[in-house]
Amino acid sequence: MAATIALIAHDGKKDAMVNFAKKHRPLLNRYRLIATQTTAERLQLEIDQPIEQMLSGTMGGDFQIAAKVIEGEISAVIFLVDLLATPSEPGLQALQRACILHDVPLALNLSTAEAIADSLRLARIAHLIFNPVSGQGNAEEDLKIIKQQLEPAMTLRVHFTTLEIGPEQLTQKAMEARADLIIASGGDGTVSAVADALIGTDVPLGIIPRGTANAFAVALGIPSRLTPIRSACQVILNGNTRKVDAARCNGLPMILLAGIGFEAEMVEKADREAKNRWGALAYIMAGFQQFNEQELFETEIEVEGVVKKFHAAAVTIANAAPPSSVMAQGAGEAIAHDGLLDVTIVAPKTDLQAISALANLVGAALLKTPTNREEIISLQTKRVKVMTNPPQKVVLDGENIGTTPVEIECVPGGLTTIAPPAKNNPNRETGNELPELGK
Ligand SMILES: Nc1ncnc2c1ncn2[C@@H]1O[C@H](COP(=O)(O)OP(=O)(O)OP(=O)(O)O)[C@@H](O)[C@H]1O
Repeated sequence: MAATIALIAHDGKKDAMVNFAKKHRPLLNRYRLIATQTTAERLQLEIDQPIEQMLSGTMGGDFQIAAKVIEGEISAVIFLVDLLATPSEPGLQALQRACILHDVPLALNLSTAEAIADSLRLARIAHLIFNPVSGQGNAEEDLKIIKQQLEPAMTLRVHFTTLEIGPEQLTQKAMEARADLIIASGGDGTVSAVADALIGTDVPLGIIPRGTANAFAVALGIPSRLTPIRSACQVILNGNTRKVDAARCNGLPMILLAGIGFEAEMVEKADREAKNRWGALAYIMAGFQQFNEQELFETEIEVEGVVKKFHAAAVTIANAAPPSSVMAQGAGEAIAHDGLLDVTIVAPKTDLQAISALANLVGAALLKTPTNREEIISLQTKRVKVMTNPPQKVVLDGENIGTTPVEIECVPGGLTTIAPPAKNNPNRETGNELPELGK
């Protein structure tokens, strides 16, 4: 159960309590709130968060809260007292006694309520896993902005990734230190490695994108353009949490997608030097180059126990994907919280068909609509196996991991992210059947 804060206000102080709660909404959001009846009713109209109602003060609600303090259920009590209207009150005395005996913070006026809010805010410990070499920006300057934005709202512990100590190990250590929040700052490689240690836990993952493509941040709607660092910090400060799916590919974490064939070759061609020079354009240039070189390969796909064979130029299995991941857009934009993987197979019969199939995928990506060509197959499934002949390179969340075969399984709701609320895409198609294809 989340830690609990109790809120009580005499009638003359109810407006002050409402203003206090509105001002500290993101902070209070992280706690379970209980309040005496009329205070709860007033607050409920103003803040969008469940508030458990006790009895009204006159009916003994403050005694109920005192009992919860004694039972160790309460982290802090804020009781805005109107001494002029209510000079002495047994309920207040009971609460004071309970809080003194059990060492629970008790605020009786606004100044001490603010002091409690400050200390609760700083009691939240966020671990920032920071890749100092991601992207093309100025890491020192980025870190300065992150600290300026986040440190007033939480205690921030910064860990730098190195070639020897990666994000997974740093995140593991942060989890052992009971982190309240983990923030990954770097490219998709860094975010994916941090997510690895968080899959299946309830510890929220904040993301400050500083890579070249920042595909996961884009897929979650975290702003990555104009003032990306400040905007991403604002998303973290707003604190909206959202469960999304994760996946495992041959035992490795997958938050975005696995690309076989075309995509893997393209990512390999967009090397560090090209990305430093051209930024995201490096992927587009590499894509055009690979387009001329891509050969069809024999592919065997197993979905729900059914195996189908065909020749493909690309197979992409996506958990989440931004519109720029064109090879993953067979059914329109992948949904990160549907409990399913989106499989897109490009199986052209001729080079000409391959060109128009790719153009169609680009269109689908831009318009967020499904494709409508028979050589592009899309389906949704929880689990998929892909074998190819000859073995094809596999790129997983932007990193080359070797060659086929791959076995991928979705972990529904496996990751708690801090991200803006999800938007639904009405133009999506769904289906889980592998159609017949020419061999
Ligand atoms: N201190 C460091 N020095 C050198 N390399 C590092 C360091 N820390 C992490 N790395 C390397 O950074 C890579 C991950 O980079 P990440 O994906 O975060 O950024 P990026 O490559 O700039 O992003 P993108 O993939 O979008 O281009 C890993 O290969 C990792 O080994």
